Amino acid sequence: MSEKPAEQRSETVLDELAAVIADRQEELPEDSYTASLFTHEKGENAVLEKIGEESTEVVLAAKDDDDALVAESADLVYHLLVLLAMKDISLDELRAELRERR
Ligand SMILES: N=c1c2ncn([C@@H]3O[C@H](COP(=O)(O)OP(=O)(O)OP(=O)(O)O)[C@@H](O)[C@H]3O)c2ncn1[C@@H]1O[C@H](COP(=O)(O)O)[C@@H](O)[C@H]1O
Repeated sequence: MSEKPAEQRSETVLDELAAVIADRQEELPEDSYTASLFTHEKGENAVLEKIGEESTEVVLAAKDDDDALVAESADLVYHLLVLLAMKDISLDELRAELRERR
C-alpha cells in the first residue's frame, strides 16, 4: 500500500501551519492577520473570543451544511493553533496527549 504524498497528510499540513504561525509570532508582519492576534489590544482574549465564535459556527454548520462544517472546522483549528502558540504549547504536546488516550 503506497503512502499518501506529503501535502495530503494531515500531520504535515498542521505542522506547516504551526510553523507559519510561529514565524508570524516572531516577525509580526503588519499585513498578517495572525500577527494581529499576537499584538491585539485585548491580549489573548482576542483569540479566545475567536475560538468561541468559530466553535459556535461549527455547531451551526453541523446542523445542515457539510461544506461549511469543513470550512468552520478549519477556522477553529487555525485559531486553536494560534492559542497554543501563545501559550508556548507545541503540536507535539497535543499529539502526545492524544496518543496517551489510545
Ligand atoms: N488558516 C488561516 C486562517 N483561518 C482563518 N483565518 C482568518 O480568521 C478570520 C476568521 O474570522 P471570521 O470567520 O470571523 O471572518 P471575519 O469577519 O473576516 O473576521 P473578523 O473581522 O471578525 O476578524 C478571517 O480573517 C480569516 O482570514 C486565517 N488566517 C490565516 N490562516 C493561515 O495563516 C497563514 C498566515 O496568514 P497571515 O497571518 O494572514 O499572513 C495563512 O497562510 C493561512 O495558512
